Amino acid sequence: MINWFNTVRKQTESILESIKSQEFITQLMDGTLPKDVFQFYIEQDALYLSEYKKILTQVGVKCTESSETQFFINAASGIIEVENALHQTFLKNHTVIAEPSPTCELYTSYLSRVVCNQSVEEGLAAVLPCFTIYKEIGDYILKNQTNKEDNPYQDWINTYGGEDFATSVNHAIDITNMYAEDANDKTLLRMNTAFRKASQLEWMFWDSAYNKEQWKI
Ligand SMILES: Cc1ncc(CN)c(N)n1
Repeated sequence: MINWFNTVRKQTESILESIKSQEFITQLMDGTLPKDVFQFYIEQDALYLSEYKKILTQVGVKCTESSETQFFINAASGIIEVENALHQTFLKNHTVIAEPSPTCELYTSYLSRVVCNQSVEEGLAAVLPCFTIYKEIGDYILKNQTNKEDNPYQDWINTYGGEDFATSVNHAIDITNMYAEDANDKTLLRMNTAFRKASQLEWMFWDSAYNKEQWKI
């Protein structure tokens, strides 16, 4: 029995390590991330999540088992509800009117293209880093931070380091592993590419927030 996720996780270890050392993450962890940078991130993330919610539903519809479909529909409404509530605490009822940054647009468009035009296996692999990378980063920060009492971003950290998020992440991994189990070599390669690309886009998302990325023209 193969464990596709363990293999692809090892292959993309360097991306995860690079994310851990991004300035956005190190400053989020020590609480020194400038407020305007975090605000930019939260606004872009709200735009990202409003698309991701639709993408998760679509991937769920493509799954064969109704329990799998239900999981992704629940994830779209449940997890995103939690994240939306988190956003509201940081946005303080300020409505998001920003337009998606180039990276936000690229990430959501990429996921949407893969989920709509490619196999269910590739779609599952593409949406997975959104679960797994946030879980790993949440756990990493919780384990290494020394300022839990006075970090202004603690609510964010606790959301992704928490048990509820872990349960959902593990379920998404299990479903994707099950599809990988029956996939042929060509599909497995395509799944690896989708997982890698979405992981790179996670890195780019934090980088673009740190630099408050704008459209060049
Ligand atoms: C860009 C991004 N990726 C992942 C997550 C965690 N669901 C998020 N909130 N934003």
